[in-house]
Amino acid sequence: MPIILENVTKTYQTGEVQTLALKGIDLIIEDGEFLVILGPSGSGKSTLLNVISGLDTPSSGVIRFNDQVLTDYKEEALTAFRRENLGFVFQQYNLLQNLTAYENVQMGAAIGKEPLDVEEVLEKVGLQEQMHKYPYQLSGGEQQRVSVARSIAKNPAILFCDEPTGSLDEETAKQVLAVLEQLNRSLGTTMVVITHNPGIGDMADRVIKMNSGIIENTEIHDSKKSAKEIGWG
Ligand SMILES: Nc1ncnc2c1ncn2[C@@H]1O[C@H](COP(=O)(O)OP(=O)(O)OP(=O)(O)O)[C@@H](O)[C@H]1O
Repeated sequence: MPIILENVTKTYQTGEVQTLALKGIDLIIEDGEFLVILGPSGSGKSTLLNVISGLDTPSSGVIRFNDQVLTDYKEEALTAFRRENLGFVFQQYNLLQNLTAYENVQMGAAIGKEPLDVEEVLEKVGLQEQMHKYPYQLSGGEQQRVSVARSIAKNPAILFCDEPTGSLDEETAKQVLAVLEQLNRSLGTTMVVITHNPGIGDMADRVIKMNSGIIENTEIHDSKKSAKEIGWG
């Protein structure tokens, strides 16, 4: 189910100041693609992710998912669409502290129409041994893998990741990236990953570079590197 953006703009108005965060984006995100979005701070990456995923509405332009025109949806329909089809992973893990890893993932599975088996998902992210631990008993990388497992458990068509390894050291980050890589391959989940780290781009089918609200450059990879093989920083 491709996502199609046609001439999407986003302008923020803060008092007298107008910021053109997106200046007419045309983009098709293909089904099953591993897409990495790079670009300097303030270039519009998070804004792009927010409007693609319906967390925010664009100022103009059209966003379609199959034959559904998301930009025509009211808030409630958009929320339902997001719940059913999209998963999110952020730099902060946002786990519920009083629930175990298993229970956190169960919460994710509960909102899916065709959820995955909770134990299988925990196995896929390499946490079968840790599933009855609480977040405070897990390392940062393990917590982020729980967060990925929770988002993937509802079996979303697309997983949006905004700086998913921003708080992790290289080795731990690569473990989390290996999980994204493996889920993309085994489940066919479309991955959209925002990062400052150009090394992560080598894992992608396609890298788009944002600058000042436009897509400055697109790189298509015929062969990808595995998380283990990529350079760092
Ligand atoms: N809610 C907002 N109100 C006003 N301006 C905003 C808002 N959110 C973002 N902006 C502005 O829009 C531009 C794009 O911001 P955005 O957060 O999309 O960039 P980014 O590439 O994700 O940056 P970073 O890598 O630092 O997260 C910036 O100039 C920013 O100041």
